[in-house]
Amino acid sequence: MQHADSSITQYSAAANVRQPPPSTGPRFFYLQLAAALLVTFGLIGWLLTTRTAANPEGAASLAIELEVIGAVIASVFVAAVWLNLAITVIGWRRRTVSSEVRAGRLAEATLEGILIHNERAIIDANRALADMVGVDVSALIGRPMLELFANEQRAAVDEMSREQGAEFIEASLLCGGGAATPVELRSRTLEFEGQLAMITVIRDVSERKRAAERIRHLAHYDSLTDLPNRVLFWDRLHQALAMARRHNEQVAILCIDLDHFKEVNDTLGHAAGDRLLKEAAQRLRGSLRDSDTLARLGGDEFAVIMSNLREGTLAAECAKRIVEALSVTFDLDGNEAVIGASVGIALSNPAEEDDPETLLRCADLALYRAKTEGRGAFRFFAEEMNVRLQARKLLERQLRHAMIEGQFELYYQPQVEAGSWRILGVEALIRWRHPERGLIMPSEFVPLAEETGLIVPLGEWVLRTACKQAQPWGDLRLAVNLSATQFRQPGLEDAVARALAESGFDPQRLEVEVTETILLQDIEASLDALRKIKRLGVRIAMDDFGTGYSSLSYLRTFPFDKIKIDRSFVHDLGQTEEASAIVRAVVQLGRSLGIRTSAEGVETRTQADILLLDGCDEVQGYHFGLPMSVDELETMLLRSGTQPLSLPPSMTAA
Ligand SMILES: Nc1nc2c(ncn2[C@@H]2O[C@@H]3COP(=O)(O)O[C@H]4[C@@H](O)[C@H](n5cnc6c(=O)[nH]c(N)nc65)O[C@@H]4COP(=O)(O)O[C@H]3[C@H]2O)c(=O)[nH]1
Repeated sequence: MQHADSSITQYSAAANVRQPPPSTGPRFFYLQLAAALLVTFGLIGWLLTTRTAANPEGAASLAIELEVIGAVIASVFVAAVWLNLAITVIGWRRRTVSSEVRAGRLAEATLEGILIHNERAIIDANRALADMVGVDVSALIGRPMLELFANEQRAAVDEMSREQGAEFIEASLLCGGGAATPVELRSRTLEFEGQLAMITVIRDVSERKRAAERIRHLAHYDSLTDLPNRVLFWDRLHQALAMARRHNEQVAILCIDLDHFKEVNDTLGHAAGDRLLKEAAQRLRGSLRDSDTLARLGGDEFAVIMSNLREGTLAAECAKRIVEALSVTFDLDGNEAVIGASVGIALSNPAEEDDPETLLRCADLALYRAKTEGRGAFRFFAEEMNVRLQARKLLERQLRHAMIEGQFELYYQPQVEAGSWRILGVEALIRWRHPERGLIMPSEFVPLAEETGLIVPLGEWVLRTACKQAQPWGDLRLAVNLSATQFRQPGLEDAVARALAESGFDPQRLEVEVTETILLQDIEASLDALRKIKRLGVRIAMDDFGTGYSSLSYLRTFPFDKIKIDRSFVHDLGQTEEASAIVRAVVQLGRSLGIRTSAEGVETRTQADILLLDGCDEVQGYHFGLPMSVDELETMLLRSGTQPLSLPPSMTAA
């Protein structure tokens, strides 16, 4: 870009340097010096002439010579004073000139725009300002300076530039093509070419603003999906609820949780997990109205705020779209992942003062319900969920207390060999002897213990206690359940080894029962733990076989010692041909893989006979013995040992 030369280089105002008076220029001093010398020599000449006239014989007396010498010395002195003065002034002048040049150069070199104006008309500007505006300096001269700023800011700029000592103000500098640059400016008065003017310094703050905006964005948006984060979500929720109250409308919060996300993360890695989250965020966005807020609250947890709702059915329709969108297979760089989503919905009540925390908690409870009722679905919040939540919290407190108080007991159920009907072993089953509620079954507290992680210390207690109690029972085998949560903790194999060492229990007598859920999570870590436990000499049984989706495929991943056929198949034996076919198939599969099979939940003689006929190796169920206390079991063992049990008539569970 061409720039007309700025006269800013010609004045020293910007550097606050005073102009020297015109009568002190170097030429003037040289003239004065010459005049002084001329006067001196003239004076000497005149003296010599007059003295010669007064003494016509030409005899120079001593007095005359002294006068002449005095005059010469005086002249040299005057000349020296003049010379010194001249050198000082010239030096000062030189410095002054270089200050001007420097000030001019500084004005040109600075990145800040500089504007000199008088009566709001631009007198001069530097190149930086011209660059900012996108014109030549010459095009700025004479223009009203307020024209450079956005319309609505002109009054403020004007006021600032009139007020001596005003602070920096922010404004938008209008640039070519209608663009505006955010700037900061401040003015001062100065003397410019003999008159009073204003100098305004204009600083481009767009980079600073962009940095501030980036920081603000990072504080409010999730960096992976670029969706609003929890902070912004709360802000929007507060606003939405306030608006809804004013307009007598409803707000819906939808809490969304991706089903099986953890498995994808664990099996395909975190990069695949991240891609899935991004894709899920896009699908979610596509299922919503433009006015809805979609936020990522953390991990695989998303939430939606739907405002201006006149009816809750809109939220249900939206939740349905979300569930459908997320159930479509994800393609993660060639790996297919099927996840799905569960949604919990809570609606605000415009007649009441809903607080955001409660509303979100309600949506969370509804989500929890959706997940526990099978996932891939949505549920609206209902008050009874709150009641259940309170009950769960109470149970959790009591559970922790029970551990400290030692309120747990082990019951043992016989495991019987098919055909000989001898007791081969026992399965340890935990019970909670509650001081007020009596004996509580594991289905009431084991899932909660798993969720809260309490199952880890509880599971260790079971292992230690069972090994100790079963130690004196001859060569009876002992089966102990291990939960998937225990496999998530490192050092499970150490806990098993410790329990064996402490009690002196023969590892060959111990069998741990695991369900396929342990292989749904970090499969490698779980297999590693299983291998280490097996290396101790302990046997591994796959429990509840047939209830999962991939029981069969997991049989290939690890050399299980036993398959326990789930009681749901045993229950229908003799009633449906299908149940018999399944049991037969599993038994044959076990045979071909060299794995023993055991049937759970045998309640009738007929079931036992069919299982024997089908080749099942072991049976377990109420028909052969209910879970019993240590005393009951020891009494039974004392009475009849592991002799063939007299098969009691069919009985039902208590
Ligand atoms: N309907 C019917 N049921 C029968 C019959 N025979 C046995 N059962 C019940 O079936 C369950 C067998 O245990 P499981 O499948 O490992 O299922 C266990 C196991 O998954 C879990 N559990 C029990 N004790 C422990 C433990 O110490 N640690 C862990 N992690 N889980 C345990 O709790 C579940 C339930 O235990 P229990 O209530 O003791 O229920 C036991 C047992 O009482 C029958 O003929 N008919």
